[in-house]
Amino acid sequence: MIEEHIQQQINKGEMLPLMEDFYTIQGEGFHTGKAAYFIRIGGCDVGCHWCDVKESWNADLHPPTSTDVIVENAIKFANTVVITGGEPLMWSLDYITKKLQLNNIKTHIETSGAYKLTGTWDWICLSPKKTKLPLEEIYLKTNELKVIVYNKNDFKFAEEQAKKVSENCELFLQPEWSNKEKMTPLIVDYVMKNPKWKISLQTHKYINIP
Ligand SMILES: C[S@@+](CC[C@H](N)C(=O)[O-])C[C@H]1O[C@@H](n2cnc3c(N)ncnc32)[C@H](O)[C@@H]1O
Ligand SMILES: Nc1nc2[nH]cc(C(=O)O)c2c(=O)[nH]1
Ligand code: SF4
Ligand SMILES: [Mg+2]
Repeated sequence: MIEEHIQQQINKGEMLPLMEDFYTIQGEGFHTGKAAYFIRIGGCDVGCHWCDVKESWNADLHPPTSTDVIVENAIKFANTVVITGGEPLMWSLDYITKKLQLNNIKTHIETSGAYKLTGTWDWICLSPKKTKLPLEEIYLKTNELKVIVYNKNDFKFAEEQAKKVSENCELFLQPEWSNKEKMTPLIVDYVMKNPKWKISLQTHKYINIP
């Protein structure tokens, strides 16, 4: 059982169950190639069977950590911070994003959108999941829609999701890593026929960086 005073700080976003934080290069999507500090917060119940960070799912395994300390570390490295998880929107992100922006850091999020949107964001990457769809409120605030393609049905899902975002939202199809040999050629073909989409590769995995 988490002590009452710690739970209160978690509720305010002054503590977060940190899994890991690291300085690397954004490997995916619109900002691919940009140096960024990643903050990975534990906890997710969306249940993607191909998730590449299943170790993040159980929040109890990731110790509540002072948000001030997380921010102090982050600002030493980069002018862009990516908050990811786990599902980061399971936690209150107003406090951490405000603090980062006061330090002139750009705030980016990677999210499934399945929980209420908190935080003030310079960039929202929405990666919707069929098992727990995004809440309606996030679609029009999304800067980048990144749909994971595991099988052919995901192209149809991608088009349905694209109808919900704004006109200037960037659209990406990203092959699921374990099935990429099969799906990447189909994505290439799809993007050439439907050029409003771009392909996103998990480039960090090809160059063996975190
Ligand atoms: C691990 S998730 C964490 C953030 C949030 N829970 C989400 O799903 O957007 C970060 C990104 O990795 C993607 N992802 C996870 N596992 C993947 C895999 N096996 N292949 C390709 N992309 C994957 C997710 O769809 C998401 O865009
Ligand atoms: N380099 C790198 N880029 C990423 N973009 C999104 C990631 C994530 O797991 O959210 C990720 C990640 O884990 N590493
Ligand atoms: S929503 Fe994100 S963290 Fe959660 S299971 Fe799916 S890919 Fe993994
Ligand atoms: Mg990742």
